[in-house]
Amino acid sequence: MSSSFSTSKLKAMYQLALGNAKNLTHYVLLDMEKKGEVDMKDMFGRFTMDNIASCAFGVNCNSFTDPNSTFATNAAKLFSTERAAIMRLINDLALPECIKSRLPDPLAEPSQFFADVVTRTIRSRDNSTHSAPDFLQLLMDTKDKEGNRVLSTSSIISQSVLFLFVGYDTTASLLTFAGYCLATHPEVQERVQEEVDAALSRHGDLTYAALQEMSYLDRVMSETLRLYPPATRLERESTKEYTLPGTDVHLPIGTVVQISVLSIHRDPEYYPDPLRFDPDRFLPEEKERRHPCAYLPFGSGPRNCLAMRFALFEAKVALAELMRQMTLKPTACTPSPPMPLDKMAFLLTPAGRKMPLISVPRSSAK
Ligand code: HEM
Repeated sequence: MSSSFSTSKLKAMYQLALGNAKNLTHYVLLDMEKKGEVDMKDMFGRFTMDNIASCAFGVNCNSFTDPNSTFATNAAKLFSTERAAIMRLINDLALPECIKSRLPDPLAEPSQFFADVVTRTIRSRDNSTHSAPDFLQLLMDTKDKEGNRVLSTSSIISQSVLFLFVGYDTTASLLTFAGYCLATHPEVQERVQEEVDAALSRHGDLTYAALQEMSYLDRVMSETLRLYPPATRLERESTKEYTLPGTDVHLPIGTVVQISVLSIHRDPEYYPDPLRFDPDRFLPEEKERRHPCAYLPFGSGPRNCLAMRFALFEAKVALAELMRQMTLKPTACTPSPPMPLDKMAFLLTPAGRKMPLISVPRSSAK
């Protein structure tokens, strides 16, 4: 599966992501005109939903024009449910019908919706020569030596739903906090805009190659993920007896260990003055000085985030396109950094669950 996120696959998805980023910019400016401020959490949520819909399901979701589209409504039903139930849903989708039909399924409606979307798309693509640059196609094109499809339709459905579940809120959270950090650090935002403008002058447009040159924007995203990691903790289970070095803390087999990513990321031992937003902490020489496990937004080891490259890529497209067209500013009510957090949310969420900001069109927009 990790090959689904290779450079060539990301390049193929570039136009999908760029189209969704252009929509985002258009609707942010429109909302600003209407309301005098924009809830960027909502806007980034719509962008991420559209992008997952097009990249994972081959569906045009249009959540900017139609927030109540059937795709968005069914996705909302999934997200309003307990995490454990969702994980069960993903497993259930791969189970044979005779077992599945005996299980009570509170998520029958959304699960059937996504199963239908994927099944219909597979069928229509099977009956045509049309090939799309999305995950669904990649899953369909995974073949054995004899040229037979490796994944069954139910496996493809469960993979697509998994991508939606783990890829939507996380990327939207990164973008929301990045928007906040840019708005509250005008000197950083200006530097990003200069970098975007310079890349545009060299490449003529926001191409995949232009995006690759934006190293400062990379650092801004890394620093955002340090201060505001969407997944604030990781879990592991010990598979052998272990005593924590230098302590008498003994972990028997089967112990569930929780790792607080947020605490590590805000530990002054690794990041002096930890609440200060400073993208240059991620200059190559600074990164080299730190322990690799001092930075864990995408986890670590063999079970780390499968789609890290895709997540950073889509977030970068969205931010570069926004910075090309506008400047973000705090409203009178935007809290000073660091952003207060919602203590009840499963993934890192701003207190109040909104991120109202002001967007000012750039007179120099290229
Ligand atoms: C900024 C956005 C994202 C963040 C911060 C993030 C973070 C994470 C984290 C912390 C894990 C657990 C890693 C571990 O336990 O070591 C994970 C797993 C995973 N993520 Fe992401 N993720 C993001 C976006 C995405 C997207 C967009 C997708 C799919 C399109 C995705 C697919 C997955 C999958 C499939 C796993 C499970 C891997 C496994 O269990 O082997 N993630 N992610």
